[in-house]
Amino acid sequence: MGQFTFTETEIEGVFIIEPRVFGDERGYFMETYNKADFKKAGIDCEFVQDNQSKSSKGVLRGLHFQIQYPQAKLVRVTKGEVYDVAVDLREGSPTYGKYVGAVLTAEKKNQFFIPRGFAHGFLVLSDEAEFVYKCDEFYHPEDEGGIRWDDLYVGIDWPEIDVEISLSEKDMQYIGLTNETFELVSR
Ligand SMILES: Cc1cn([C@H]2C[C@H](O)[C@@H](COP(=O)(O)OP(=O)(O)O[C@H]3O[C@H](C)C(=O)[C@H](O)[C@H]3O)O2)c(=O)[nH]c1=O
Repeated sequence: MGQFTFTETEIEGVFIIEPRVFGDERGYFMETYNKADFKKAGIDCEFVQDNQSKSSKGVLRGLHFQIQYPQAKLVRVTKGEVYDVAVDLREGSPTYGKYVGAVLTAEKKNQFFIPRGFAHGFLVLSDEAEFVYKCDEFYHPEDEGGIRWDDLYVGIDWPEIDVEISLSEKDMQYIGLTNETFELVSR
């Protein structure tokens, strides 16, 4: 019996993943990644870097991508709840510019797999959220690009929250998804 349930979203290659949780009187155990199970599901990555970030309610990190060194990401929440978004920027993709969003919670222990060629970001819905993720390419700060969280072309339907959305200086300056972005990404 596999340790995970994989559900491919409406965008090819993007998966929601639910782990098998073994609960007992001590608490619970679950595998959070298993190369063999993921490979069987069509997710065959060599992850090279793990990241973790903590953010308070209303923080929106994104929408980021790397250009020459695109990263596939396996993301989950270990505390709280976020709305996670992947925007398809793959050259020639029939869903170019389309997005898929998922609510990830520590409670549900669900994960989101985002292939290379996507912009990625999330909005924190709980008072605090700890976000952990695996990347299959290293961080290259000089190679970073981004699109505005509220880009009209992508038109992400972010959940309503009762606090102001807060962005980093860097994220505030991103432009919308334009031909320029496309050229940038598809180089
Ligand atoms: C991403 C990254 C950052 N850093 C350093 C660079 C900065 O001094 C500091 C904060 O970086 P940044 O503001 O880019 O962090 P986030 O806004 O969480 O960026 C991430 O946000 C979205 C959700 C992503 O999917 C990407 O992994 C990444 O772009 O950490 C590193 O040293 N290594 C790294 O891999």
